[in-house]
Amino acid sequence: MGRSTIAEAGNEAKNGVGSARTSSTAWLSKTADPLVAKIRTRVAELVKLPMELAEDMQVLHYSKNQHYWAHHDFFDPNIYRGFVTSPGQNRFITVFFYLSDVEEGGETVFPFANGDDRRVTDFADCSRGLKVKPKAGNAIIFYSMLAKRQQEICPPDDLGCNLDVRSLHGGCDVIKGDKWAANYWIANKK
Ligand SMILES: O=C(O)CCC(=O)C(=O)O
Ligand SMILES: [Fe+2]
Repeated sequence: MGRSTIAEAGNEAKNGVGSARTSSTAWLSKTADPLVAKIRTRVAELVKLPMELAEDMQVLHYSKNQHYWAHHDFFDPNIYRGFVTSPGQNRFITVFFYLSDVEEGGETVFPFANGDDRRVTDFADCSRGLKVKPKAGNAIIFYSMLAKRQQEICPPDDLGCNLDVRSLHGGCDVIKGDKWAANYWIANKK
């Protein structure tokens, strides 16, 4: 596994290492193992989108004190221009698998869930919103973009208008034990 990366701002698609995300990553392509191919079929049925829109499966490991502070899975086209391949294209759905239980900490937090509309100023804050406790075998799915009807009212020159800023989420510090997880990031279009 290698250090997990985060997008760097700018016109070119570049990834970097930062203290906001301290886990390790391994990428599993669809030919990595017959099991991956099976999982891809199940995920395609779940999200009702072809897996050609998905990035490779990312396996994640967090040990004690490791985290991924609150972020969006979409790329704000005004900041991460190089990561957006066509107008209106972005990461749409995240399917997140918990591969282990975690003794303490390691929850996935959604600060704006449960109707909490207060501004988020501290991206390391894991005390508000909805917290999902890791449980081996469970999966969650969440959307980073708005529903189609809301997207259609976006002016063509506003490339960020179809994004759901309330999809903000993070992986809280692991306090005790290890966290193993995996994800698929699936785009709305090519
Ligand atoms: O580790 C977590 O609980 C969240 C990870 C995450 O934000 C992601 O995979 O996009
Ligand atoms: Fe994320």
